[in-house]
Amino acid sequence: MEYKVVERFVSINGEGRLAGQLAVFIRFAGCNLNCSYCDTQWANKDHVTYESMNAESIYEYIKSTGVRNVTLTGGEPLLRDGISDLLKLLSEDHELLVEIETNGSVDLKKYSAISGNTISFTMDYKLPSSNMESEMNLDNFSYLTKNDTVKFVSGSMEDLEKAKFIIYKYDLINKTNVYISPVFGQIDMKDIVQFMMDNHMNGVTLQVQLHKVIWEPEKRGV
Ligand SMILES: C[S@@+](CC[C@H](N)C(=O)[O-])C[C@H]1O[C@@H](n2cnc3c(N)ncnc32)[C@H](O)[C@@H]1O
Ligand SMILES: Nc1nc2[nH]cc(C(=O)O)c2c(=O)[nH]1
Ligand code: SF4
Ligand SMILES: [Mg+2]
Repeated sequence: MEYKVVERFVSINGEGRLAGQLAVFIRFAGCNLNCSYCDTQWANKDHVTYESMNAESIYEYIKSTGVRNVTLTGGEPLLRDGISDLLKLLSEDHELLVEIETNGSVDLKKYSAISGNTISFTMDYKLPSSNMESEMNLDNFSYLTKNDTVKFVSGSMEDLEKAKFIIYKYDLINKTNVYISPVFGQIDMKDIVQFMMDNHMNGVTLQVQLHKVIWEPEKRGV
């Protein structure tokens, strides 16, 4: 199986539980959604320039960096079934900690079977301002554990209210890790903190995309 890789680089992870730690990123082409705020729309275009790589060459690249945290992202990394081959290969290397950034629309059942301790999902729940909420696969919540994360990228008060509703309806704080992240530059983070305080949102983590604070927000390859 050949994978379409649009970017591969080492940086600090700007998002999720391993934020601030070095990570090696593999970004795959293409997505089935079209979020209003997507910061990687370029990677989803039909004619994007990509490198064709197989599972072994991706693994070799990862090992050559000497970095142990791996983030598979995109685009939507789980769009094609063949990604299982890569996930199996990576899961066999117990030195690696593999995170998959996925958009919440793809059925995680078949992938959760592969994922041992070394592979974790960071799954978005797409909120109203993304315009993609109707695509969410709610069954996915039953496959997530404390090794995984649900992320609510919020751009409005309506988004925050919906995030709160979903978090408590599905008891997410007791099942998995829960993150709220601002749509970059679109909402005052003070309002998110106030919302968290007003609603006693214990166990929820607010996170800003660190790489956009460190570098120019539009910069690629970081
Ligand atoms: C580009 S997506 C790729 C993975 C997958 N398609 C997804 O949406 O989870 C990676 C992460 O970046 C987040 N993201 C995209 N654009 C953003 C923005 N403008 N501000 C904050 N987060 C953003 C997404 O919500 C997702 O959590
Ligand atoms: N530094 C950095 N950290 C990230 N964490 C998740 C990313 C993504 O685009 O999925 C990302 C990214 O693009 N850059
Ligand atoms: S699902 Fe992810 S890659 Fe696809 S449009 Fe939304 S943010 Fe962008
Ligand atoms: Mg990103």
